[in-house]
Amino acid sequence: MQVPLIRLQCGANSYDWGKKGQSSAAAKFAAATPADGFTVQDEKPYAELWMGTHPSNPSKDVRTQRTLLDLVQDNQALMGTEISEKFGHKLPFLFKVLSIGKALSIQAHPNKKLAEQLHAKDSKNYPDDNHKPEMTIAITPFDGLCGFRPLAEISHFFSSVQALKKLVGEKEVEEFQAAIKGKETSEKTEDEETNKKALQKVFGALMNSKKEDVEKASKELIVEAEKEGQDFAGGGGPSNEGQELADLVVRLDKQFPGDIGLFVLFFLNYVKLEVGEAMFLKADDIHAYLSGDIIECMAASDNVVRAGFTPKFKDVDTLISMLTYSYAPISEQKMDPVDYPYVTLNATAYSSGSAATLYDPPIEEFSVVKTDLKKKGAKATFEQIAGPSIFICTSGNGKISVGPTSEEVKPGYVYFVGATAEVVLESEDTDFTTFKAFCEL
Ligand SMILES: NNC(=O)[C@@H](O)[C@H](O)[C@H](O)COP(=O)(O)O
Ligand SMILES: [Zn+2]
Repeated sequence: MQVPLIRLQCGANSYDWGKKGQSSAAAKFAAATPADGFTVQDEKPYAELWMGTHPSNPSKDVRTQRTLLDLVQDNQALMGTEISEKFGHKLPFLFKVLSIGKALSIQAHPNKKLAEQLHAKDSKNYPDDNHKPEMTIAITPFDGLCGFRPLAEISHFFSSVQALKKLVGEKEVEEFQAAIKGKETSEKTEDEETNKKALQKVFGALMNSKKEDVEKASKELIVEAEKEGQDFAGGGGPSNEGQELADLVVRLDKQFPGDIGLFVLFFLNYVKLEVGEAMFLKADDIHAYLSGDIIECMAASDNVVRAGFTPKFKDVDTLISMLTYSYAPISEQKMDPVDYPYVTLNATAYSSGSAATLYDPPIEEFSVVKTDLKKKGAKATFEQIAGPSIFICTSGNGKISVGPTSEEVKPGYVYFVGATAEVVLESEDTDFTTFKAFCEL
């Protein structure tokens, strides 16, 4: 039986923080596939291209206009019966392109148990009952806030950023610094527990500041940042990023004047990803993406608990109570991609040093392979897998073939490939880049 190769029509969400018009990769990629009435408007923000079966923005088969959700529910072989049954006859992952023009919300995504509770209590703001661990791969330079910093860095900022110390409260800061003193890097369980409790207490003190106090403190923070430059925040702590932090605070204040997020920034790792670099966020990890175009893959959910940098619904108490309060340098969140072994590259490909790179997070719902073919005629043949795949091309022209069926591929083209298909990608260009999200148990 011929495994189908299905061209998908995918929708773009216009959240406030998206890049505008044609500058948005999400908009350009959505417009690459005909969709009745979709045209890119210059002044409109386009934040996310969604590829998958999530009901909030379901992808469709271009030819039949049926949703991918319908197709995989009608034919369990498309996902492979085992995966189809395990994940309730819908794709286990949601695959996205994000084009970030300004900061996303200070957010975290609930674990499975909390997601079920939030969805049952408030299905409008929590649209499904699933967890949402997620992985980010930079397709342009990216920066973001991700995970709590090492405690000594947070303590350093309490001592060196006057506006922060004043807003949180001298007593709360001193209590925190006393609680962690001498234990900041202890690996003893009881010390880690004490540290996490102290971090939750002082973070809660910040998050429960009065709005008028935050607005007043943010004005003082900007004055401090602009006056001190490289010496700001005590020279920026161990990574000596004083000027960079000062610039970041000023940049974010322009996007969200007087926002609590300006102070959360000192609790979180400031991370930069170069093209091809990636990071993984477990459920309940606090983060806020700030700029760049990324490929994002996540368990199939749209549950976001927000607390700052957003006009959307905020749920501060839930965020404070759900976080893991694990703290670590960003190196522990960055991923180490490896060569993907289940692909054969033809001689042309080897001569051009192309590669298939696997980003494999520690969860079962998805992995992603990036394939870079840098020469006309370069070919990558993917062995069959017992699960579903979605391919998207982010640059260059080429072809995708499954059995006797061959289709053209251009930037923004998205294809669903059913289980047990061998897939051949062939470049017609000097830089044909695709990303494949897939699930196999
Ligand atoms: N970290 N990235 C994500 O979680 C994306 O998949 C989410 O869709 C966005 O974070 C949603 O952000 P807003 O709620 O609009 O601020
Ligand atoms: Zn997120």
